Amino acid sequence: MTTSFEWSLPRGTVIKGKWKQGIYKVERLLGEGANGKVFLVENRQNWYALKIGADAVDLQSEVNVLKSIAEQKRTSKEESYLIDVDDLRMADGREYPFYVMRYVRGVTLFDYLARQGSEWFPVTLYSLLGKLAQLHEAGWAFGDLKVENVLVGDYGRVELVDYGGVTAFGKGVRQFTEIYDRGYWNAGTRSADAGYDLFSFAVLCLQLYESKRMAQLTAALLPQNRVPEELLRIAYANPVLKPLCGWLRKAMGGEFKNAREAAAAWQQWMHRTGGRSSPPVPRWIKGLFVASATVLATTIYWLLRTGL
Ligand SMILES: Nc1ncnc2c1ncn2[C@@H]1O[C@H](COP(=O)(O)OP(=O)(O)OP(=O)(O)O)[C@@H](O)[C@H]1O
Repeated sequence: MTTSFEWSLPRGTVIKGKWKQGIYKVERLLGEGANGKVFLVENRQNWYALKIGADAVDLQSEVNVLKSIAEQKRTSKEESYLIDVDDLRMADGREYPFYVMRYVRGVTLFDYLARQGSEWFPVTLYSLLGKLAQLHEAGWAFGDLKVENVLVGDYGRVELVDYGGVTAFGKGVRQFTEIYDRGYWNAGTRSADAGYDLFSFAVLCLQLYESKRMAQLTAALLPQNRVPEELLRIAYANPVLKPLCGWLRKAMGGEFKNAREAAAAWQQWMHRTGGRSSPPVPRWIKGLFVASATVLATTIYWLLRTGL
């Protein structure tokens, strides 16, 4: 991924919005991608994430989506995700659009599972299905669902970041990542619907554990041979993913009516396995994980009780 503007903002830089005069102090760069750079900033002792875009049109379409989601959520008690939208004038006179959003304190899904262990896989991914279901119920598909766009906070709670690919149901998904794309795998259209995100979700499960094999597979296959069966073959050979193959097949085949139905099937699988998806562990190692297992069990209980 490259950005079309190569400067950065050092720690302590003060960003002042041209129109609304909001003042944000830069702490550090959180990340960057094709659409811009995201900084951790401080305003009146609160932390926020501030995204500066190189292209006003791209950033504006993200802002429009976030505004529309905020409208639909107005009645919920959840803190708004979109905080401010403005322009920044640089010392050289050039202007860049930016928006400020809630800071998601978390690590990437990949890092989280590497640190906490595969036993957190079922509950974390269940939480992600809940996030998708909420978005779908508001009429949007996430579009560019991938490992990098999912952050995990305490107790396996997930948050989606990068709303650049969010697309109204029925419209064509424009921003996607090939390997996660239903069209790329000849498994359906690029029309935004629940099934589009559920397909990406299934690929995301594979990417977490088999990213190397996935890369080898995509390099080796001719476009006409890219089919979900090839992905399922990889899942079947992996001890964490093997018990999930039935669910993955349905998700890749578009058999779930919506994300709620997919989450219910996932929940059933969690009940059946007691939330375990990792291969058997020697007894002495098990002892080391008692504390972590207690937290995990509490989280599962709480998630299943409160629903998604
Ligand atoms: N609200 C947030 N809280 C914390 N970190 C964030 C937040 N939003 C974005 N980030 C971090 O910044 C990175 C880049 O942000 P984002 O994905 O929105 O940029 P992008 O230019 O649209 O990227 P891409 O090229 O993947 O589309 C994210 O991967 C994430 O690590």
